[in-house]
Amino acid sequence: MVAALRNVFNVSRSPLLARTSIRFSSTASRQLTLKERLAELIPTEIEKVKAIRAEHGKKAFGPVTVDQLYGGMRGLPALIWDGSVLDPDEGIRFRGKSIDECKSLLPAAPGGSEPLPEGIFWLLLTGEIPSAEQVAELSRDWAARAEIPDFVKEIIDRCPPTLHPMSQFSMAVTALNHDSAFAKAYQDGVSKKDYWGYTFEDSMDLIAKLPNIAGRIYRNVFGDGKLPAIDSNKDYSANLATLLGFGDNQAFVELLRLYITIHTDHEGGNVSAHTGKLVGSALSDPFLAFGASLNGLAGPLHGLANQEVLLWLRKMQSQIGENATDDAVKSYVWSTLKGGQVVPGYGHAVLRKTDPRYTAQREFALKNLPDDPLFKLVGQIYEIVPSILLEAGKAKNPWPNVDAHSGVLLTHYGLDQMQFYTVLFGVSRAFGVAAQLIWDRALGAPLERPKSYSSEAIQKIFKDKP
Ligand SMILES: CC(=O)SCCNC(=O)CCNC(=O)[C@H](O)C(C)(C)COP(=O)(O)OP(=O)(O)OC[C@H]1O[C@@H](n2cnc3c(N)ncnc32)[C@H](O)[C@@H]1OP(=O)(O)O
Ligand SMILES: O=C([O-])CC(=O)C(=O)O
Repeated sequence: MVAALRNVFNVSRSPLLARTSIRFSSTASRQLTLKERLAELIPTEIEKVKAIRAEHGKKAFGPVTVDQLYGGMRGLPALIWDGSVLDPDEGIRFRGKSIDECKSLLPAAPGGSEPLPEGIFWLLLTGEIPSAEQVAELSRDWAARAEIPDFVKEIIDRCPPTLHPMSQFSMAVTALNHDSAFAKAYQDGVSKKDYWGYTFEDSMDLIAKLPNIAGRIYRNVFGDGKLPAIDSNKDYSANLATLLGFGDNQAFVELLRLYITIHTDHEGGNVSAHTGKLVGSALSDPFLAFGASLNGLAGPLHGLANQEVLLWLRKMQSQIGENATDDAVKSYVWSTLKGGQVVPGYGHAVLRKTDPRYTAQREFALKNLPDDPLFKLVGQIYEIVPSILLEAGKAKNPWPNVDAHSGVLLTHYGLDQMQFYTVLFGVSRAFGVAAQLIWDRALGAPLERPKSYSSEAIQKIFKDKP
């Protein structure tokens, strides 16, 4: 204990820690800040990785097939990602904890029941469940860092409202690189062993500034451009809800807490997470790395699918009416497939069962909006689509993913501008990408540079082999 406190004291005097809002209490019971706890964990983790590599480093992980090179690298073990691991049948576990466990273990807001996203960020980074006090400290720290530079406001304000919110989002996040602590420290010749501290500071700034960026885009594109101020006494989701104009609706605020928590991380191979890690491996700072993540998240087979689900549902309603029969829904689904399109919100590159993030959102809907007509349609589709996808015979997973449900919940509370939905997904995904960027810099992860082959090279390699 004494050693730990001495360690904390030494660490906290480092200039690296100067920008965190550490509050020193006169009592000995003061709890560690996130950065202090990380500083304690990093040396142990470095030793753990050394030991794993010494013991298992030369062991094969299984064969690589040519199909995997052509097939989007499905199932290829290729990345280290500590925040979460995805099981095809069970779904995501954040640092070993299922969504249900996170819901019951992570601190909720006073009077609320959904987990605070501040808590999952702590969990993703440390593998530990934070106390309510540590989570409250993170809320205060993020609120204190939330302001965005004037030139970033101008960039957003100059975007035509016809520019997709995700393009605006990625531009604004990229521009935050102007004030990157990591980029500056690198130019100043900082030592490799200190990279993680600057990456931590940038990551905290990144997450903290996202509500102001998202809120500004939303108000510019869909409202009157006026934005309320961040309240330093409110948690992250309550502030984001206020910036979007829904702060007085407690049910919406609770939804946002759940929404951000469950969208944070989905192991490392998904497009947004892997992109962030890849770009970060060039020592691009967290703003550049996460800007790149957002461009991947903006694709319709990935994060944009939540927008696509709502568009598809609305189009269905306009064609077959609001209380359509099962038969009418079935023929609409078939017409989508026969038109060479995908059914948005269904299927997954890894999952082979219903996404537990879908289930968590369904449980929220059953509790808060059981009679919502669009929620009922989502339930009706759940009964219809999987058997059609199975009959069509292509999709390896006929079950719904997270995007099949999220838009319906947001629509219920009046956030019905579906082009904005992926921005909220992006706010959340920053947590998972940032957590891994910090660890990658702490553990000295190298530049990513896998080997590629041309089709001609593959033909030559296997020419005389059976
Ligand atoms: C947060 C997220 O990113 S969750 C995913 C969000 N995306 C969507 O919901 C879009 C709809 N779903 C899909 O397009 C796919 O299921 C993906 C992109 C998620 C996964 O892709 P894959 O791993 O390639 O899936 P899979 O191996 O099952 O694909 C095999 C075939 O089934 C098709 N298929 C898969 N899912 C669907 C679907 N929902 N509707 C129609 N066809 C589908 C694929 O397009 C592919 O067709 P092809 O052989 O003509 O190229
Ligand atoms: O895991 C994936 O490939 C896609 C996904 O669900 C996510 O990134 O949340």
